[in-house]
Amino acid sequence: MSGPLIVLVGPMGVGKSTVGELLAERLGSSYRDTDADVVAAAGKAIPEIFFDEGEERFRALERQAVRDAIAGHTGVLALGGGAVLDGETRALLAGRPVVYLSMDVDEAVRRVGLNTARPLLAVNPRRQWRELMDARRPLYEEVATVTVATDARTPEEVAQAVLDAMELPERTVEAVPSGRENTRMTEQGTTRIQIAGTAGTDPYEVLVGRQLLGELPNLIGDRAKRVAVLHPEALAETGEAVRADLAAQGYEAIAIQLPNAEEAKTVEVAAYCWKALGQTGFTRTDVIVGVGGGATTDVAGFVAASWLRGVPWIAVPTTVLAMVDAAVGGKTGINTAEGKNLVGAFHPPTGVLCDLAALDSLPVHDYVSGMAEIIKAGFIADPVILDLVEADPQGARTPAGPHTAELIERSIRVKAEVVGSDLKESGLREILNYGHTLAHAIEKNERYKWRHGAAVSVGMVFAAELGRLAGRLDDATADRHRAVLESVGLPLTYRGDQWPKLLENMKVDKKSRGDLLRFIVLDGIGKPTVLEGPDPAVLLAAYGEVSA
Ligand SMILES: NC(=O)c1ccc[n+]([C@@H]2O[C@H](COP(=O)([O-])OP(=O)(O)OC[C@H]3O[C@@H](n4cnc5c(N)ncnc54)[C@H](O)[C@@H]3O)[C@@H](O)[C@H]2O)c1
Ligand SMILES: O=C(O)C(=O)C[C@@H](O)[C@H](O)[C@H](O)COP(=O)(O)O
Repeated sequence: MSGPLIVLVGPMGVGKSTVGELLAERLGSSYRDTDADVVAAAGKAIPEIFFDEGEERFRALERQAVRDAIAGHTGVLALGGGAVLDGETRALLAGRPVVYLSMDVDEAVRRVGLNTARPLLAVNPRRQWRELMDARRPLYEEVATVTVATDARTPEEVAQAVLDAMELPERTVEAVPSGRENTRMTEQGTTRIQIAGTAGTDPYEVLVGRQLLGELPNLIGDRAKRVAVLHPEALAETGEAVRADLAAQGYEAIAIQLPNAEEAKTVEVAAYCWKALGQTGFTRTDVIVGVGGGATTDVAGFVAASWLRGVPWIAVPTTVLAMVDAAVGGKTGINTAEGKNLVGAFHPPTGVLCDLAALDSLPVHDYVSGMAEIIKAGFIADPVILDLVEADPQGARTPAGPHTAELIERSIRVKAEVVGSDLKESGLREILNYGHTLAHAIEKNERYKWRHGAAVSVGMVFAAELGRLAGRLDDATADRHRAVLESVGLPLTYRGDQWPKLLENMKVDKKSRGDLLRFIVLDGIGKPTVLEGPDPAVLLAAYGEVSA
């Protein structure tokens, strides 16, 4: 019987996609995910399908996706966590090599966090996890030919256990040839993270690996005649190399050099770019490539969003911060005299290439700045990130650290889940702003000479204190903020005499509504929530805790 080599079932967060991709790699086959098929068929993210059309409709789409994949896919197939709830879907799995990846409730809470981005776990997650597991375990066992426990195992160990249980031989896979002489790319070791299309935008992928620039022409495509490579002064050589490479591929390629860091995020710099595009005759099928840190990708995306009311763009982030945050999710923008990121647009890229080799030249303070956003992802959604940083804080300060790729990938996955269901920040996306209300006020106060991550670090300690004083966050978690941020060398305090100015600056924060200040605080790790209009005395007291 032809069909998938292996079908993976199990609860959300058990690691079906990570393990599935590893298995596909080891078996020399391809990986497919019915959730991605459903998203592609419906043209919207799964939480949106649930919200707009209900679970029944979602299950029908999923059933069809499983039917199609079983008929046409010969590699590794992963099903959504709830697929087995549907009797017809279970029947489709009869006689197939189905592996149930299991985990216990504590492991589920630890891995998924109490993550509000998961559509089924929005309220009282621990209890819901238990109920959900109890209800689904017999169904997983009904369809499975083998069960592989994932608790306390790495994805590699789980993949090996699956291969052993299924008695499937591993095959060595050659790197996929790029077909282009001056580019090299390797599929092995590259992680592809899907960002769902939402609000009428297309889905796209974030690739994390090495030697990824060979992917650029594929992403740019044949319709583009011209390409503009925007890069900061610090990456003049890289920018020129990318431009020359694209010119050698037949594109009319120009490089536009931007100032380093925050100095690039001005209307004057944007106008300079518009002028260059105009003089090059840039049309709607042409493509912008932003190569650099978050400041560069913010400007590149904004220029792409505003030129001809929107042209495609690709992000090639070269800092940790840009890889895990700025380049993903389509928030683009510039600063004005009144504040940070006050002008911009939601304009997702068509692809993001995170080449880890770029991090080798990053100064340590810029590397550490990016750790603030990684730690943010840990507090709002993925506690494993915090465990990894705490296990080796020195390693977390350098690209050579043992967990670099995992920390980056985990953080991107957090962002992917959020922006894949709420691109335009109508609700859930606000959680990514944890620590940013005060951070942006500090950055403006410092005329953008403070690094973004440093300001976010102080902002998160402030938000933790605010949560604690508002009676929402326990002492241990609030204290953990200080410990983990300090352990990697991030600051915890800011000038005590600046509160009136900071308060003024915070009024134009994008989460404010009228005169109401709104902050993201935590009810616990992985439990972000909104605190509206806190008492000014509580705000001041929280600031007292971060005042130097
Ligand atoms: N759009 C979003 O969702 C989002 C998210 C987070 C942060 N941001 C924005 O990102 C910006 C911060 O980004 P950042 O921390 O990447 O800083 P950055 O872009 O200012 O880069 C820091 C410095 O490193 C240089 N640089 C970049 N890559 C390098 C490399 N590989 N080697 C050597 N030098 C390199 C830059 O030229 C710059 O001088 C802020 O403006 C922040 O507001 C945006
Ligand atoms: O992607 C988001 O949404 C974020 O809030 C991510 C933040 O880390 C980032 O700094 C973002 O640029 C802040 O956005 P803003 O809307 O507060 O300017």
